[in-house]
Amino acid sequence: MPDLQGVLDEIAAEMSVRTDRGEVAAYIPQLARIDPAKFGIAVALVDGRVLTAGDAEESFSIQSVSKVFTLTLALGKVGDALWRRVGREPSGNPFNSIVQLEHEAGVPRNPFINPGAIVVADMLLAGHQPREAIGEILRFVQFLADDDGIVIDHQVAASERATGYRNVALANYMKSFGNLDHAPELALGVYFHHCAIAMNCRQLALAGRFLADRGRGAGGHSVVSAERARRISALMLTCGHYDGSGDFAFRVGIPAKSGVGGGILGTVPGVGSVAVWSPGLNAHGNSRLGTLALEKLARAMNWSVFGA
Ligand SMILES: NC(=O)CC[C@H](N)C(=O)O
Repeated sequence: MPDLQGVLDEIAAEMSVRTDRGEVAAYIPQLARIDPAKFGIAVALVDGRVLTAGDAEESFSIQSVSKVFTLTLALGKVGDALWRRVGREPSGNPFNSIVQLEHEAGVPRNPFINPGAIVVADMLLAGHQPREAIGEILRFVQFLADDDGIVIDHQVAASERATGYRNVALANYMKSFGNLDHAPELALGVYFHHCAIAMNCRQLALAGRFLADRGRGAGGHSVVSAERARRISALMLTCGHYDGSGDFAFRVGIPAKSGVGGGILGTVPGVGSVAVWSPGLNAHGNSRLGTLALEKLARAMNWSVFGA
């Protein structure tokens, strides 16, 4: 295989000088303060090696990338019954859109748009206090990455809670259809906190490694079955970038999940996982340079799941 470290170094060097960086998310005030000049990338190979370049050791808000981990945890708890309350189709709409919920009985199209992730958060509550569910999610992510140092940025969570009017609307709307078991504010408390998990690229790549390694996590333990890892990856490919998912598959060709903090977690089945971070976003709320970096990486390494 081509010299992966050399490819990562070259990509990081190019990305650090580009000026077309996109816009940092401003609707969550704490995220608006992040330096758009940052760029980090990390690859966790299934053979155990981790390679990084750029600001790969600097923590950022993983935001919607966390939806991969909450979906995985919820599937472990409720199994395929989850799909009675959340669909598996791309929405073709922005991540915070409400329009389809009215015609589709309050059942969100998929677990990666905000309403889908709020339903998943509601499942993780399972009659407990939000604090317990949040603690369980954090411990699960720490376990996946084999790293106890991962924390929640409570300032980001508070910032989103104070301004998350759309998410409040989505939760209340779904509650009116009977698709939340708990009070909307409880499900939202879980949701805002898991979105506020802070990780660096190295930790994020390690946490996602189970997707590339037939369900085996960074610590070598089996996290999920190989089939479940495949299915979660399929949803990442079709829904992981919202209404930009088709374009991402076209350009990059690997299953991946984005977040408005500028992070993207991708998986190359049988090879490894990759995490990239560049805070500036494109019009769909996906990292602009993060996407470009993954496009270049996948091309240089022949990593598209659609063939070399
Ligand atoms: N796309 C995202 O990362 C959105 C997550 C963010 N916490 C929100 O609910 O708006």
